[in-house]
Amino acid sequence: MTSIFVGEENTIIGAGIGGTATAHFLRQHFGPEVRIDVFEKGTVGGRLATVTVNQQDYESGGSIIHSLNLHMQDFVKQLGLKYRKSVAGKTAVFNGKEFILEETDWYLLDLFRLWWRYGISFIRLQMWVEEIMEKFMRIYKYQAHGYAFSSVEELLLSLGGSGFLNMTRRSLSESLLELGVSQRFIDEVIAPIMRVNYGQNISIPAFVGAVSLAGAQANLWAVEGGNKLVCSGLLKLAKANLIQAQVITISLESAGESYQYEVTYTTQTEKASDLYDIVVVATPLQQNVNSGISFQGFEPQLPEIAGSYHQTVASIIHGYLNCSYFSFPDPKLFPFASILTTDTLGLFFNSAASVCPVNISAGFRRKQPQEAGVYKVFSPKPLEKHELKTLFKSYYSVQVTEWQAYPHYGSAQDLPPVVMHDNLYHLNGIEWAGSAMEMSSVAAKNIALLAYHRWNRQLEMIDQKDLMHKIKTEL
Ligand SMILES: Cc1cc2nc3c(=O)[nH]c(=O)nc-3n(C[C@H](O)[C@H](O)[C@H](O)COP(=O)(O)OP(=O)(O)OC[C@H]3O[C@@H](n4cnc5c(N)ncnc54)[C@H](O)[C@@H]3O)c2cc1C
Ligand SMILES: CC(C)=CCC/C(C)=C/CC/C(C)=C/CSC[C@H](N)C(=O)O
Repeated sequence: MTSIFVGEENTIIGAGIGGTATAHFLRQHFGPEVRIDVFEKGTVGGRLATVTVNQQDYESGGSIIHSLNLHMQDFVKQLGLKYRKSVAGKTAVFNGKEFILEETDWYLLDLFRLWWRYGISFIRLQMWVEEIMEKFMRIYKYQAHGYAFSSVEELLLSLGGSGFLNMTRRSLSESLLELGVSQRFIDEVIAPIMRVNYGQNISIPAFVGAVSLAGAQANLWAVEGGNKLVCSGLLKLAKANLIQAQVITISLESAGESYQYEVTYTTQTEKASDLYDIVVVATPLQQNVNSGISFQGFEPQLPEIAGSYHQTVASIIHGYLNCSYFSFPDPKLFPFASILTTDTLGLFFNSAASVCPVNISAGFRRKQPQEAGVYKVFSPKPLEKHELKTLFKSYYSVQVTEWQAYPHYGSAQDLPPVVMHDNLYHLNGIEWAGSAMEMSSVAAKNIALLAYHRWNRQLEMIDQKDLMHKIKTEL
C-alpha cells in the first residue's frame, strides 16, 4: 500500500523529553517516510541535565521517575538503557530551628510515631494518592487503543471525570482538609514535600499536589548514566533530524486552499526558514521562560499564553555539611541523607540532600557527613555566601543552575490549549495540570495521536466519551 504521508513534513521545537518523545511517537504513527526535524536552541534534554563534580555526573534537573510511569519505563527498555534505583537514606523535616520529624531505621517505629502525631492522616493520604494514580493509569490503555484528546481538560475528564478537572482548580490544602487530613500533617509533612518537589506551598492545585506526593513514594528510579540519555536515544530511534538552532518565528503561509507553517530560525552562523505541514511546540511559551518564538500571519492573532514559570535554583555542592546548624555537633551521629523544610518565614532553602552520581558502581555507598560529599540544595534564590557557610562547614565547589523550573501554580488557572491552530500544537500546557517527565511523555503521545487523526480526519478517535466502557467492548 502506498503511504499517503509521503512528502509530509513535521517539525518539533524543543528537544527535552516532551519534544523527543513526540518525535518518537510521530514516527510510530506516521511511518518511515515523513521527515521529522527537531529544533533545539540549547542542549538535548532541556530540563533533564547533569553537572560534573570530581569526574562524576549528577542530575541537576528532573531526577526521579515513578515505578508506574509507563512511558518512561518503555523508553528505557526500547533504548536498551538501565534503571538506577534510588539508594535508601533517611529523611528529616527541619523547621528552621530543629528537626520536627526524623525517620529512623525502624519502619514500625516510624509508623507508630506518625500515628501518634497525626492520627490516621497518613493512611487517608496514601489511599487518596493510590486512587488518583489508579485513575491516571487509564491513559495508557486509552493511548494504546489510539484515542486522543484535543485539550488537557478533555484528557483529565476522561481519566477521572469532573473530580480530576476540579483538582486543577482547587488547592491541595482545601482538598486534603476535606479528606480529613489534619492541619498539622499538612504543615509538617505535605508542605515540605511540595517545597522539595515544586518549590511552592500547599495552595498549589490538588492535582499537581498529588503528582508531587506520588514523587515522594518509595518506588522511584532514574536512568543509569543520566535521564537525558532518554532524549538523545529517542531522537535516534525516531530518525529525526536535530537542528541546533533557535526558532524565532512561526508564520502561517497560505497557498490557495492549503497552507503550511514557515519556521524561521537562527543558527550560530545564519538565519534560515523551512516549510512544514505539522508543527509541535514542545517548550513553555510563558513570557518569563523566554522561548523567543513569535507567531505571525495568524488571523485572528494567537492568544498570549498566560501565567509564569517558577524559579528554582539547584546548587550542587561538594563539601562538608554543617551538622551543627541542625543541632548535631558530632557529624558522625548525623543520620540523615535528605533534609526537607517547613514553610517557615525567612528559611532560605527548600531542601538539602546527599545525592548519588548517575553512574552507580556496585559498591557505591553514600558518604557520611564527616566526609566530603555531594549535596543538592534547592532554594528559591541563588544561595548567598553566608547561607552556604551556614549549611556547609567548608566546600570545594558549588555549581548553580537557575531553572525556570515548572509553572508557578495558582488555584484558579485555565489550562493552556493543546491545539493552537489546525496543525500547530503546543505540548507544555499539560504542565499546568502537573509538571513531570511522564506528564510531558503522556502529552507527547497524545499530540502524535491527535495530529495523526486530525490529518486523516479520523475524528471519531478524538475526545470520545466513556472510554473505559468503549475499550472493554472493543475487540
Ligand atoms: C530542578 C528540577 C527538578 C525536577 N525534578 C523532576 C523529577 O524528579 N521528576 C520528574 O518527573 N520531573 C521533574 N522535573 C520536571 C521535568 O524536568 C520537566 O517536567 C520536563 O523535563 C519537561 O520537559 P519538556 O520537554 O516538556 O520541556 P523542556 O525540558 O524545558 O524542553 C524544552 C526545550 O525546548 C528548547 N527551546 C526553547 N525555546 C526554543 C526555541 N525557540 N528554539 C529551539 N529550541 C527551543 C529548550 O532549550 C529546551 O531544551 C524537574 C524540573 C526541574 C527544573
Ligand atoms: C506523573 C505521575 C503520575 C507521577 C510522577 C511522580 C514524580 C516522579 C514526581 C516528581 C515531581 C518533581 C517535579 C520533582 C522535583 S524534585 C525531585 C527530587 N526530589 C530531587 O531532589 O531532584
